Amino acid sequence: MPSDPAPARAVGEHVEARVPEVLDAASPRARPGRRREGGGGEKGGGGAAPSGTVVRTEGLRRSYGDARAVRHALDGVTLTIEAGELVAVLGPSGSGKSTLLGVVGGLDRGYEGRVELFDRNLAKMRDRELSRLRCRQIGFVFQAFHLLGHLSVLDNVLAPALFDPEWPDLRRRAMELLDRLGLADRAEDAPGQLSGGQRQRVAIARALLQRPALLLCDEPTGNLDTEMAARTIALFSELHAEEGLTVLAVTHEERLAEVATRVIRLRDGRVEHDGRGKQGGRGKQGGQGKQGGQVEVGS
Ligand SMILES: Nc1ncnc2c1ncn2[C@@H]1O[C@H](COP(=O)(O)OP(=O)(O)OP(=O)(O)O)[C@@H](O)[C@H]1O
Repeated sequence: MPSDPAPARAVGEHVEARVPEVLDAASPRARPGRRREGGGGEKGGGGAAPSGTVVRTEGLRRSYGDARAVRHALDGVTLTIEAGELVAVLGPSGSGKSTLLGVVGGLDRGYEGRVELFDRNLAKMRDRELSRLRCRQIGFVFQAFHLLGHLSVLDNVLAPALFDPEWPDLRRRAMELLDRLGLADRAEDAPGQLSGGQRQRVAIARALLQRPALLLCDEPTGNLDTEMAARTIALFSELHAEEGLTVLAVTHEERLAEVATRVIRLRDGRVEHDGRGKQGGRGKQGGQGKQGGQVEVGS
């Protein structure tokens, strides 16, 4: 285990000047025990199982280009994701997977159709409200890690919690997450000293720090070797079981799809398949593709 990590104030001095960047990059700023907005249930391990609808899309379309050459990255996607589902989103390159994450995470508002997050219509939310919802409820793991090079690994994980009064608990959780991701002995290192896969795991720990209601991941195991991919997938699966974490993960990783409760496959911006994963489903499934059964993975 590393030596005692820097106190909050020391991290604050480093991070303060870059707060918007830090918060944009990473941060579900919900506190353990805080009731989720919109029916997501209680946060925190050992609490009541989460319930309610986390994401609902109806006729979701996202288009690029102009009238002469329009391309629909998403073309009429209708689905409902209930709290506690672990959803793997598969599909060939260009099928709309990352676009779906961007819209569902409230990062891309240039869509048509209806999108609800925690039972709230995204189109009706002001930027400030949306940004608050994002910070409190959603953890993002992007393909780019957005780590701050001048902070240690541990401080990167803690950065989104800078103003959170639960700091001591979160520091313990940060170390626990790093440990579970095989990085406890690197907590004091700078991100520049880590491999791509290690940095990816730091970004994952950061996204999970404040127990988001919804974790959105774009290829979360894309840079990991076989053992670390397995360990990361196991962590998602464990947090899903322990904390009722809802996960929507774009992946090409067969094993991630194997621990999923549900697998959605996109093709050409449409839902080609929406069915139970091998671990079974918890909520109702609202895709317009084939339903039920186990799916073949790999595209
Ligand atoms: N900003 C953009 N401008 C124009 N076209 C875009 C933009 N973003 C995405 N697209 C197009 O939308 C389609 C879906 O892209 P998206 O990145 O969602 O696919 P993907 O399934 O995530 O692909 P990959 O597996 O390769 O990451 C692609 O045809 C892509 O070229």
